[in-house]
Amino acid sequence: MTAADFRPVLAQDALSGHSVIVTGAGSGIGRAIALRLLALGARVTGVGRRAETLEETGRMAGADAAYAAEVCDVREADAVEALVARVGEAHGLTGLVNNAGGQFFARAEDISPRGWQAVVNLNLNAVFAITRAARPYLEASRGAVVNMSLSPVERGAIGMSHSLAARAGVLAMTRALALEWGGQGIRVNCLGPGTVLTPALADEAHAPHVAKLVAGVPLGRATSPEEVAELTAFLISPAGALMTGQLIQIDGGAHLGVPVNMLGEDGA
Ligand SMILES: CCC/C=C/C(=O)SCCNC(=O)CCNC(=O)[C@H](O)C(C)(C)COP(=O)([O-])OP(=O)([O-])OC[C@H]1O[C@@H](n2cnc3c(N)ncnc32)[C@H](O)[C@@H]1OP(=O)([O-])[O-]
Ligand SMILES: NC(=O)C1=CN([C@@H]2O[C@H](COP(=O)(O)OP(=O)(O)OC[C@H]3O[C@@H](n4cnc5c(N)ncnc54)[C@H](OP(=O)(O)O)[C@@H]3O)[C@@H](O)[C@H]2O)C=CC1
Repeated sequence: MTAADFRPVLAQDALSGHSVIVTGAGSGIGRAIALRLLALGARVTGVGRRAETLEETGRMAGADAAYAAEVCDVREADAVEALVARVGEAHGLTGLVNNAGGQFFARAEDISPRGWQAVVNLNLNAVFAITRAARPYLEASRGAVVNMSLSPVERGAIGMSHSLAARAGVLAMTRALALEWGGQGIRVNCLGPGTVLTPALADEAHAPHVAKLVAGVPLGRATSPEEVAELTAFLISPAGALMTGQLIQIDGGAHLGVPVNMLGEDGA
């Protein structure tokens, strides 16, 4: 199956009555998630720092979509808490998708203390602050959190020590919150996309490196934003009602790493 063969599977109204916050909804994976949740009938609040790209997501969804763009830096804990309260009081909250994130690629010895802090603040501290702010609203709706992680989060990768440390923290937090909040009916999961060919990845990584990563994927191709979006919608929908505390890899087997091959060339 190629990415072009992908077909959405959830019923058209699977998320009617839902209210979901999606961070980083103005580009790449976050935009695909926002558009899919809207198409399934959810109300979506898209969060990011740039108004233009967030508003473009709304235009792409069409005039009938229940979409609001909210400009906010997720690293500003007070602003994020106020935003969550505003949305929660007005519409309730059945889902939170912590997708905003990213890093620069550098060896550990080239990461300054400020560089480390910047990446950990975005990919871990901000996720904790917004998730904690959402808890009362998610408890009221028995809602779900989806945290965007990275396929190599459990096995390491070169040039990503800061980001992987932060995402490993999010994974641990995901499991802890799944336990702490399970009794309140709140589910918390992580997704591990493999290489997703978004413009942001092209900006940050060298094209030959990306091509090599994709060539090494056991299923032979990159992950599409639409595939990540469908899985996110599944986890928020009642179909995911018994799934919590998990890291779900959506990477064509990339997290398995370079195979140990005891049979030589013919063994693969
Ligand atoms: C398998 C798939 C893999 C994953 C794919 C993806 O995630 S796709 C991609 C998804 N999208 C993205 O990844 C988005 C792209 N990334 C970003 O937008 C930003 O890197 C950021 C948001 C992570 C930090 O933003 P910010 O505004 O908070 O940061 P700032 O500019 O104020 O700098 C703070 C410190 O960092 C330092 N520093 C910066 N670059 C480098 C470098 N190359 N080298 C070393 N250091 C670097 C900088 O020098 C400064 O330290 P100093 O000098 O004061 O000691
Ligand atoms: N592309 C890939 O191969 C993979 C990506 N991922 C992860 O998926 C997520 C999305 O990646 P992708 O779509 O490729 O990248 P993008 O850079 O396109 O998406 C990141 C989004 O987060 C928003 N964002 C960044 N910083 C902040 C902030 N401080 N406050 C609010 N919003 C912020 C950005 O909007 P704005 O700039 O307007 O704030 C942007 O819309 C990231 O967490 C990424 O690490 C995981 C696996 C693979």
